[in-house]
Amino acid sequence: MESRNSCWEKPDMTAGHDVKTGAMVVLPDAEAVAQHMAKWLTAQALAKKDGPFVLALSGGSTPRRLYQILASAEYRDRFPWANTQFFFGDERFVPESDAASNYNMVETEMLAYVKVPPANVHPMPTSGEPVQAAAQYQAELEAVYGGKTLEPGRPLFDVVMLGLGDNGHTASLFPRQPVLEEKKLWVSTCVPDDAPHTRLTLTYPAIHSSRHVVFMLAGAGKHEAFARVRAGDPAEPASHITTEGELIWLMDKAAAGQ
Ligand SMILES: O=C(O)[C@H](O)[C@@H](O)[C@H](O)[C@H](O)COP(=O)(O)O
Repeated sequence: MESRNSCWEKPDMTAGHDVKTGAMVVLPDAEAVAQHMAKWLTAQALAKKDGPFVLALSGGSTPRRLYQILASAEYRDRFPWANTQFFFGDERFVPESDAASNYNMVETEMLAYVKVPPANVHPMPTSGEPVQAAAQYQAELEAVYGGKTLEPGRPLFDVVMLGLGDNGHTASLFPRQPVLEEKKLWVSTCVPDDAPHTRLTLTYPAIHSSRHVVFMLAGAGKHEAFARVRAGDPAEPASHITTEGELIWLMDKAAAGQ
């Protein structure tokens, strides 16, 4: 499978804006994927000079190693923690102390070890009514964005990190759920019929408002879902992810089927 590396080394927003045309960066294994992402993300964050670097973190198991690397001695003092606003792409509606909480994972693997101002960390709220929690999170995003309407050419996020589930879900955009039709809200609820927990998730329009969307995949178990999404199978929620910037598939050889 072809891999185009030039736009990865020098992101210039000229790669594809969707899952079919986005750049593919294929590395030997999961460790190389995590190391590459740490390096690239740090470079992107350091390059952001005209405002905060706004990042949407992904959950699941794949990015765990990335978070460990960013908290390691190599990056701890180099990453611009104070100029980065950390949002989450999705969350399970469970207490922050729950092992299923994405915030819990990011906190215990990374945030607990670095000098990040608490005000820069935006866990999705997970108490009360999910619909209200989603609205509250949207208001937090609006405050950082400086507006309530997403403007083309002025992206909400610098980087949105995404993973991919076996059933083609990404963030918490699960198959068959009404959130897939959401055109207006930036944050919504999702109650999957094939996975546990009510979720909060960024919607397609919020993810679209980004400079970069990066899917990180590792392991042969990802290959089938990846192949369906890369082919644009409309039944896969991830197939409908777009960005006004650059979409990148960062994956190991096994996930790429090589
Ligand atoms: O919180 C989550 O679980 C993410 O929202 C989900 O979209 C995840 O990225 C994929 O399910 C892949 O998960 P793995 O990395 O664990 O395979």
